[in-house]
Amino acid sequence: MFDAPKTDTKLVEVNNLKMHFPIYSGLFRRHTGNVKAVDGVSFDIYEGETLGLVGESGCGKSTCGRAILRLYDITGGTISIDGMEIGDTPQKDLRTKRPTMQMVFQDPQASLNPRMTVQAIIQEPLDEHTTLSKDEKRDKVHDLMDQVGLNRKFAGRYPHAFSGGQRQRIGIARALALNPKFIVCDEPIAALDVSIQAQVVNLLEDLQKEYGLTYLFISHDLSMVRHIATRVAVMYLGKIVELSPREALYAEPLHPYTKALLSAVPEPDPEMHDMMDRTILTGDVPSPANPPKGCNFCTRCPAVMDICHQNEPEYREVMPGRFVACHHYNDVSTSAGSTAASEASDQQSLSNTNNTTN
Ligand SMILES: Nc1ncnc2c1ncn2[C@@H]1O[C@H](COP(=O)(O)OP(=O)(O)OP(=O)(O)O)[C@@H](O)[C@H]1O
Repeated sequence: MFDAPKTDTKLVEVNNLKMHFPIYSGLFRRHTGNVKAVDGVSFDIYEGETLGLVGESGCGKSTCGRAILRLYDITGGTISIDGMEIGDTPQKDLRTKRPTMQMVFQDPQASLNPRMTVQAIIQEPLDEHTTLSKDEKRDKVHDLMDQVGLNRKFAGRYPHAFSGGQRQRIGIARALALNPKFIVCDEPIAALDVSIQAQVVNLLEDLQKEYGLTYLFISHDLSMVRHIATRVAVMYLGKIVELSPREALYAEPLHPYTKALLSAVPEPDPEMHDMMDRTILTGDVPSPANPPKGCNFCTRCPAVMDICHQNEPEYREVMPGRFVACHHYNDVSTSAGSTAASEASDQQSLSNTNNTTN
């Protein structure tokens, strides 16, 4: 019933990744705390798959994507990409490893240098990392423009002469220039008109099929993630609370936060809308500089128990391929996973009834 990753080869392995930003305050700029943007995240991404990373604004998705590509010096944890351990590699030594891993940014307007032509923008990584001749680079840029559906005649133009969707295609062409294996797509369609979003997603899918690319697709658009992702990881306040194959997650979410996120997705059919069991979360997201004791979600969870205020739940595989960090699943052995999961689900539904509005 549930779709599995296409291969069992892990291209990306992330273990206990932490990215804390220091807070300095007072006259002497003393170190007074840390914003725990990413706080102990672990997951694998299989070759050729798209792992969707979803969650509310500020939960740490972008920081996680950037940290994996070592755009930051991480606070802790390990990162392996295509067999290379890069978690503790000094920045100066990362240069040779960069071609394998690339990023497509949210805002193509901001991520493209307005003073560079499209030719120069797409060629920049080739200048940095290859010894191709000028003519070879020009030809390669033209090929890349063809691949992303841009007319090569416009290689001499500047970014402002292009529409938002075309600018994102320029960003994608630049990301492809060094034949990467892994691309972090950080909200690549969020800044685009709805009419253009599907085109860019289709392009990413076509390129994935053609080149066997592996994506981490960061988005807050759960409908789009459902379309593109093989598996989906749900983040809340710097931690992954659930990671499941796509169909399983949308059909039978395990974590109370996943249920709440999914029930907030607009349902176009009014009859279905009336039938849906909606969980409306109350309260604000706590600050990542001062997360609650116990489970990070305990202050807003409709199924909260006493233990949730005391101990942090372990993130563990409760059914084959399904990971969750929730005390409702804590004593579940893998074989008994389904029963306990449905018991927890019943308990959740019960609790939802008390918290539901239509
Ligand atoms: N350079 C930084 N210095 C300090 N705090 C930061 C920095 N970058 C991010 N943060 C904080 O880390 C937390 C996570 O931010 P992040 O941008 O990763 O979240 P996000 O889930 O990607 O949100 P959005 O969807 O709005 O982009 C936020 O509280 C943010 O303010």
